[in-house]
Amino acid sequence: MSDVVNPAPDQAQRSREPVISVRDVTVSFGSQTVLDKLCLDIFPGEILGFIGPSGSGKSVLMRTILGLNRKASGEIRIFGRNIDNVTETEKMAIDMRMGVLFQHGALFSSLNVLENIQVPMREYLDLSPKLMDELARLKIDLVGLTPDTAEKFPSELSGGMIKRAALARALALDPDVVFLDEPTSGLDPIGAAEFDDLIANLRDTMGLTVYMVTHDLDSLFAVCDRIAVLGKKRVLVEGTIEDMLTVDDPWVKSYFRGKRARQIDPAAPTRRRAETGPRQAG
Ligand SMILES: Nc1ncnc2c1ncn2[C@@H]1O[C@H](COP(=O)(O)OP(=O)(O)OP(=O)(O)O)[C@@H](O)[C@H]1O
Repeated sequence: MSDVVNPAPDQAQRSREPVISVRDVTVSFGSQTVLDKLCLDIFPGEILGFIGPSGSGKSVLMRTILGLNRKASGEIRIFGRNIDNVTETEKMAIDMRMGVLFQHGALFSSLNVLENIQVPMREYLDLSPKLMDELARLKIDLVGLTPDTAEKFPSELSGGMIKRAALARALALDPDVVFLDEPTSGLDPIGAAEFDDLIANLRDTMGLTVYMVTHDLDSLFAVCDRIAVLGKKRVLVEGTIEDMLTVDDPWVKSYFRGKRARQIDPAAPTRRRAETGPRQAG
């Protein structure tokens, strides 16, 4: 990829500190360097879509930000704090403000939905069982599941319900940021569109910041404010959907303007923003 597009952040972004700032981060597994001096900012209240070829390191970056992969060098600041210089207690406080929906939902099969949602509560909080039940039922309602889902086990749920239950668990501690790893994969187009709407609604009502790894073009067009493209071990292109449509890089071009993208109306994001108004949060 030769074309690098890093448009200046808009006025609203410039006036706000990034929630997460990744600087010159390098991650290797043995002799394989997956990320090489990668830089990325995530701003409060935005839905950032993170894309790139399969195996390019999208999940690795997410896991590295979450502290699940070790980085060889570089700096990651979360909520203004350098994560290499925080105490265990501070790290825990940071972790509590970040929810994660892993690829395929990753619910515990031996726990019902209510118990799954309570896992982070048990790990981080000291609440009575009654209060945890009440909070978990609120999350079930928040993600659009019916109350009877609480007692169901993952094997009894549809793919869409599993995603929603996993989202409810990611929201268990009322985080400021949620990380979604391919949240609409495996869903039919209607289910995927409904899930996108849910994410946009939660961002609008709760002021969530959303980091979404996705291959879903529809999601990118429907809900993402900004897109970052991973390639050659770095973020090579970032900007709005409109910016992506003008990028002269072969992979980005074929992704956004190839055969599968032809049906997409380039005016849709502009129309959506006009309909919903500017999104300010955080
Ligand atoms: N724990 C690990 N140990 C060794 N190699 C790893 C590990 N985790 C990831 N990798 C390697 O890092 C590279 C990037 O993987 P990653 O899962 O981040 O790709 P991705 O962009 O998310 O791909 P996809 O879109 O297919 O999910 C791959 O070559 C993968 O094999």
